[in-house]
Amino acid sequence: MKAIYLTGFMGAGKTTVGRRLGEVLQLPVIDTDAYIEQQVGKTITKIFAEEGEETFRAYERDALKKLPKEHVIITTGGGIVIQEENRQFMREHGIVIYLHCELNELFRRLADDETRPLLMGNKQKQMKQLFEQRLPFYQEAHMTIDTTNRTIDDIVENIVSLLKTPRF
Ligand SMILES: Nc1ncnc2c1ncn2[C@@H]1O[C@H](COP(=O)(O)OP(=O)(O)O)[C@@H](O)[C@H]1O
Ligand SMILES: O=C(O)C1=C[C@@H](OP(=O)(O)O)[C@@H](O)[C@H](O)C1
Ligand SMILES: [Mg+2]
Repeated sequence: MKAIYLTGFMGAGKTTVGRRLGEVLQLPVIDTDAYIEQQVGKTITKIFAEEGEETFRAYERDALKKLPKEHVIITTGGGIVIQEENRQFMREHGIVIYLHCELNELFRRLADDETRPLLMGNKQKQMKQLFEQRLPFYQEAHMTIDTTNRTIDDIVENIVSLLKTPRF
């Protein structure tokens, strides 16, 4: 089975849904952010602060290439889709699932979060801008799941049933 890549904006639930999906499908789950943190030996926040976003994006691109491409769920960071190379790579090597979520719910989910360096400052304005810029990239996925107002279990069940359809 090809890799399953979960994409979507910060707060869409990629990390959380991926973990649960891994339990249900009995597949290993690798989170690109966690992998980078472990390889570099620093938190994402520290990497952004000390090495900058460009270096982080290079780590992210390299991680994507190095990680397994079969029998695995890869939960990505929200910005992985910025690089066309990454979008192409994921589409070629796996099934790309975009976890969509309405902005107002993303605001609520991330209201108290301090771990996402790109959202420091005017959080809602930053989120709206980034969200609109990235939406067309997320929409290049093989399939989209709307997570707005839905529980993790409901989303996971939806993904499992979509994966059973003949197309995949
Ligand atoms: N479907 C959901 N309903 C409510 N809260 C959610 C849902 N999915 C994720 N969350 C919450 O939103 C926050 C961000 O989730 P996370 O899995 O880290 O998202 P991502 O990896 O896409 O940035 C966490 O606090 C998580 O518990
Ligand atoms: O959207 C982004 O550019 C980012 C999303 C984060 O991951 P999550 O989407 O899991 O929050 C993390 O990779 C980093 O803070 C940058
Ligand atoms: Mg995450």
